[in-house]
Amino acid sequence: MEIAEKVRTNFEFAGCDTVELAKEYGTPLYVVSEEKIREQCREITQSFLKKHQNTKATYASKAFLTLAMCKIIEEEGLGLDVVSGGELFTAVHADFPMEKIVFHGNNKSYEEIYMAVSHGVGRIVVDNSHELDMLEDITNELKRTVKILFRVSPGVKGETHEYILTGQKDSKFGIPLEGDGILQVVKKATNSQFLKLMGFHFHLGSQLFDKNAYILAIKALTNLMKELKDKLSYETQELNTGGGFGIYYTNGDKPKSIAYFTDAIMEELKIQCNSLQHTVPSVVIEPGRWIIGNAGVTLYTIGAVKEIPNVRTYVSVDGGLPDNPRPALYKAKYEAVIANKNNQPRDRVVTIAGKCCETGDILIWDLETPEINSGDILAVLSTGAYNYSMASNYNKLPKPAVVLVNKGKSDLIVKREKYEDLIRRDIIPKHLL
Ligand SMILES: Cc1ncc(COP(=O)(O)O)c(C=O)c1O
Ligand SMILES: N[C@@H](CCCC[NH3+])C(=O)O
Repeated sequence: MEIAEKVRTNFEFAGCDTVELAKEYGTPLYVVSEEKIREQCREITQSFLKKHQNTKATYASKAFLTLAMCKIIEEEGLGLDVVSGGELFTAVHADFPMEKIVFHGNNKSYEEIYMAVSHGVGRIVVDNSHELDMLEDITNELKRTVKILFRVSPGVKGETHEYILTGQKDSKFGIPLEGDGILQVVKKATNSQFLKLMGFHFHLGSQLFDKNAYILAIKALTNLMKELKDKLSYETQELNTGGGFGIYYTNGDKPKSIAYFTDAIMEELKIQCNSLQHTVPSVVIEPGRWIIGNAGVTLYTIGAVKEIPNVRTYVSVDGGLPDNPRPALYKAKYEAVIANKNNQPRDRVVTIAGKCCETGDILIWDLETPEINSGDILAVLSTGAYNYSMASNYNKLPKPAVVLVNKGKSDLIVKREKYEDLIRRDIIPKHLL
């Protein structure tokens, strides 16, 4: 009877009782649903890869990367987009197939490029001519051929928070379409002995809901392709259209299927290529958030509850800004439930505060809840993307553990940090001993 009652009232995620998870692994705790990740990957396979010929999908690992995640992505047959030596190192340690890695970044170091070339990654997306020069030196030294794309900034402004917008003209990412910068680098790459220029890449931004920005970018890119064909007899073979597909966080977010974006991309590409008499290149997409965002929840234990009469009630949790900087950075909004009171009527509005010495450390400004007591468990929803991967140790808070859940079972995939981990790399110089 007691167990039946618990099952009814506690918040379940991937068949697991989240209150039990909090007890077993402690809080704060990142919880990730394996089935949800696989479901998203399979939608990409069914509605994009199998529907349209000559297509590939890579998971943008910056959204959430662990060794276990690499294994799931590999099993689902997707590639991996990495953006740093650290992300590549993780993929290498997970034995991820290197030919399925796409290496990005707007300021890759010599060491990172060297590492990528030595490991034989499938593509390097070159962001600027400085990088192109380094890549030429490295491939000449190692005598290894590397397939590259150039990242361009298509001059298209999607609708999202300005900090996660990337495809506009005024952006640090990519080579501008204006001027002859592109012509110069294409000439250089096509004359290079070890570089094989496959085509171009753009990424418009993140948490986008409208296909129109992608359509505009395809128009800009196909015009570039035509220009390069006419002026340099260079034929683009591959177009990487980035990620950015939006997900549900709160009321008002209207997420779309992957096909909503990819059908539009493919259709526009075919129309433009036909009219410009250019062969249709292969197409790569690289979603991050769309795959992992809704697959994660974060569990916290509620501590202090402070009511300021006629102002608001602050409910503080044992994590906050260090495990989820998104509300502070982008004013990101989240939904949440009191996991141990999931079925109780929500008759009040509270503010969920983190435990950092930072006024801006507020996870949710207005959350409808039942009566709250210290010791209750808060589950913040849709925290799979850019939470664990953006976590810090601010205020020397140890990073939470990550648990993978599936059909009622749970596995620890990242251990909780200990206090010892926080000072592991500190050194006291002799004169201070
Ligand atoms: C080059 C590139 N590709 C893919 C992504 C993935 O973006 P999202 O997680 O919004 O799909 C990003 C991040 O915005 C990116 O910078
Ligand atoms: N970190 C951002 C997404 C940026 C993706 C990288 N270009 C977010 O949390 O929404």
